[in-house]
Amino acid sequence: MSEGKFQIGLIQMDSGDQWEGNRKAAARYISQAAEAGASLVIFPETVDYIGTDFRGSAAEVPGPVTDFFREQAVKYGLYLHCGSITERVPGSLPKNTSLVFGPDGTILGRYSKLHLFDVELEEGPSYRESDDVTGGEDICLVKTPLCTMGLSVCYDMRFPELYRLMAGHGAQLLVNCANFTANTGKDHWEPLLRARAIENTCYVAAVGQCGRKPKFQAWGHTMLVSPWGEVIAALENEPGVLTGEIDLGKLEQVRRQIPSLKNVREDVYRLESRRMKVYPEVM
Ligand SMILES: NC(=O)CCC(=O)C(=O)O
Repeated sequence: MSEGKFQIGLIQMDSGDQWEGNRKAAARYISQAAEAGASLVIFPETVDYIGTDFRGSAAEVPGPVTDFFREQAVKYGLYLHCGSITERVPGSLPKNTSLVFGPDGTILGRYSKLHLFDVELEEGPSYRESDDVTGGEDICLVKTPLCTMGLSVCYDMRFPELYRLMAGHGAQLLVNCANFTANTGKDHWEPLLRARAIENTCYVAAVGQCGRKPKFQAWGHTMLVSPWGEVIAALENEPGVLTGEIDLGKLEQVRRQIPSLKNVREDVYRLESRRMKVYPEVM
């Protein structure tokens, strides 16, 4: 890895309702990503289970599922974002939670999806994620020696203020782990990702589920977007590994040309985060 540059591995999954099958696929793809030189690997939303009983399948976090990802991070000596897992919360609905592990297996950051997917499409099904899951409470930035990551999950992508706040607090790589629907994804996925990259002068790594899910067809199209808004690499709708380079020198070059993060008119308007966790947390 040369200064400010590293390889990222984005793992598109077709997760089903059996953890054992999902675990085996994940292990295979991590090994491929490591083989391709990835220093950071990212999985999609609800990587461990997609079925009809999210509440019943909710897992302890940390617990056996996250232990698997921790062990893989250590085995290959890389940074690993586990996508998201339906986290059991005693006495409440589960949360849709992401963990980031360091190469020594420590948990570097933790985020629970803020915006739940409660929508009704005129020409498609309606979704009520809030029947199964409760929303998180904090914005999450994770500082690593590779880069500073801003975490988000799927529908969060439609809330630009979240990303602007993360970029304003130092994010260089905006991560979105997703299980986007094909109905919306065909028109919205790429424009949203490119917009978040351009308006925040950040890399965007968006990692999707693909294939047929119980309620909808997933959109896939895992994508890495540059701070200029170019699609560096993308997958279609098959499971697999997408690799690409993150170059923080290029990010600085874009920010020198278009300093939109600095040109904000705070005398006229201001975005405020009520709850932001920056990891590592100061003890
Ligand atoms: N899992 C989700 O949050 C789906 C979001 C989605 O498909 C969208 O259109 O937004």
